[in-house]
Amino acid sequence: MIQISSLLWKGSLVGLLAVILGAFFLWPGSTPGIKEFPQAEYDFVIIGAGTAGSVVARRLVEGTNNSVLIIEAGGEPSWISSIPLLSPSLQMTSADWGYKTVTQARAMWGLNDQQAAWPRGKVLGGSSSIYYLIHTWGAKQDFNDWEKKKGCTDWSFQNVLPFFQKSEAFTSRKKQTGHRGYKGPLHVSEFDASQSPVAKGFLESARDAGLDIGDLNGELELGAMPCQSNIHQGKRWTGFQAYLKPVLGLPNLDVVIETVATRLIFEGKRATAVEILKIPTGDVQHVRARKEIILSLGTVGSPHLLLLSGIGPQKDLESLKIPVVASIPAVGQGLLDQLNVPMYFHLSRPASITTSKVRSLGQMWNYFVKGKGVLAESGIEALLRAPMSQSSLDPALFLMLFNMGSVNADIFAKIANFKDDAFRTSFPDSHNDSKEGFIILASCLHARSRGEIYLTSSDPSVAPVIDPHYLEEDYDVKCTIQAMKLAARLAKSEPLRRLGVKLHLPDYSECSQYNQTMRDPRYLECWARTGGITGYHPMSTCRMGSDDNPDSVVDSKLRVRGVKGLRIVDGSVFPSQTSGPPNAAIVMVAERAAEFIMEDAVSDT
Ligand SMILES: Cc1cc2nc3c(=O)[nH]c(=O)nc-3n(C[C@H](O)[C@H](O)[C@H](O)COP(=O)(O)OP(=O)(O)OC[C@H]3O[C@@H](n4cnc5c(N)ncnc54)[C@H](O)[C@@H]3O)c2cc1C
Repeated sequence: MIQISSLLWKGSLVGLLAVILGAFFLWPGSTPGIKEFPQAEYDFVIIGAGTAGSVVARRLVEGTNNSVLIIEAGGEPSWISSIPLLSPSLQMTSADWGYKTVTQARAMWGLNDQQAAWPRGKVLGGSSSIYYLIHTWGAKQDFNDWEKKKGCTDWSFQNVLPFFQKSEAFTSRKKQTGHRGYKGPLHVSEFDASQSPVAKGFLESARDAGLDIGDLNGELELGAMPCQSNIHQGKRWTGFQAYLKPVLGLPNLDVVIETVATRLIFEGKRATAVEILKIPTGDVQHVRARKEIILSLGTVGSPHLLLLSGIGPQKDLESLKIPVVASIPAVGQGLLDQLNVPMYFHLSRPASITTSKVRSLGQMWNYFVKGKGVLAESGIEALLRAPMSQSSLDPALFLMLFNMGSVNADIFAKIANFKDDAFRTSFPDSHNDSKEGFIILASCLHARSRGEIYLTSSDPSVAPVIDPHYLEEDYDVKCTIQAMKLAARLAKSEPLRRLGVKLHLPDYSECSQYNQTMRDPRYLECWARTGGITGYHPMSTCRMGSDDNPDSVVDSKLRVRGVKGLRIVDGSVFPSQTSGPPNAAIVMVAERAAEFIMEDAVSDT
């Protein structure tokens, strides 16, 4: 909260007014349907009320006789979390697990101890309650690869399309083309690029570079578009808001919060119950599932609980004296994350969001009274997906335009774990609240470096080790540099140049031996290794795959191999990365999974 006040209303009367108005307009009130303690038994027990868990819970309870319990470690979202522009201030609060990676040898050189801060939502809505709201399906080719290359039966784009459509309510600024969903629970709005000279310039520069401008969700594989976000009437629209909140209070759904699942209990090979710990009281209880247990704890939480419960690499489990239920070497392995390189651009024209504009009375009024203005947007205004070379059709490079230069050092340095000097040279105008500028986040969509998550203790309160192995594969370095060069090229083209755009080349002490120029590949590599931070999109630690694939943890219906009554539904099951931030695709996976669960429940009776 201290950080938020320093961002917005440091000692100003405007701040006081905003808080009063905010509390009045946004305070959600007490939430019905949240129980102190669960019953002893349900048909289905879902662990994790994040993006995926919220979807599955809604689909399993609405219009059915199923009794369902959903267990969440975190609490209720704060009112401040509904303000889109304030997303970064939610990290390192009680709504964040606050993980850190282990020291990275080949990356994160600009971060303290070369360790990346790794936020994950610990709150109803999970990571969708703290995320940056970007809504991207991924490319069609991603899902066709899931089916053809990864052996995931019936996961081609044609198979998944109806579930994307079912999930979303897209409000387009242009004529609706029909390939999107318009009646689902998840609101998607499109940024109005005509209101932002920088976004307009970015899109025009992309067009000048030969890219199409259109809809990257289901229409274009490559190209650029104004950002689409899960924002509705100026507020964050999370998995919780969209899916779980509307069914709270139904008699067949119980929700418990501030409760962690510490172990799964098996009878033979069947998962029958969950051991839970109520955090505030320390009470331990077992809850039985008559039909199925669904793990939706996310990319860190799901492998963590499997390992604690005896499902994972046999040797590792034995070394921690955890009784082995099923030996599955791939649990926790194959971790993928996108690495973002923030590139700062000076602007000589007043065309960006600045901290002083955000704090102005006009913006406060605009937001708290009308639900509009810069606070009602995430700041990410446009996205671009491009191939590695002109002869390729594969999405490889990804750029996100964050139209804010004067990022608050108190927040941004801390949430990424930046060293002071590296932060100062990455974001040179962070001390100046009214300085115009913007950031392009450059990344490689399909990084090949694979990381891992593993245990050092059988004690559930000890966080697992997270080692993403960033930039260990040469391809990732080459691809990231290509993305950085593309961003620099766009900034030089006329539509952005006329706004007085100038790329800032950071002066990292780690890179002092190289020529500080976009033409020196060694400098660019060093920049990526020093200034790069997590893309916040970890996945694939419990991958889906064909029965003969030793790298898979779940089958094509997301059932955990080697046991019964247990399914995983969250970002950990992605067999490979999707071409963009993954939240919308996780919602799609969960919509599909809910159908699998219902079908299997019927065929079991
Ligand atoms: C800062 C940030 C920005 C991001 N920006 C974007 C973006 O703009 N667009 C996008 O598409 N994606 C974005 N992402 C990624 C996206 O939010 C996640 O990929 C997605 O929400 C993951 O969904 P999930 O269901 O797999 O897991 P989560 O949503 O993380 O849900 C897991 C839930 O399980 C709970 N849990 C974990 N362990 C236990 C336990 N033992 N007992 C009980 N409960 C437990 C957690 O508290 C959490 O609520 C961002 C992520 C972060 C952190």
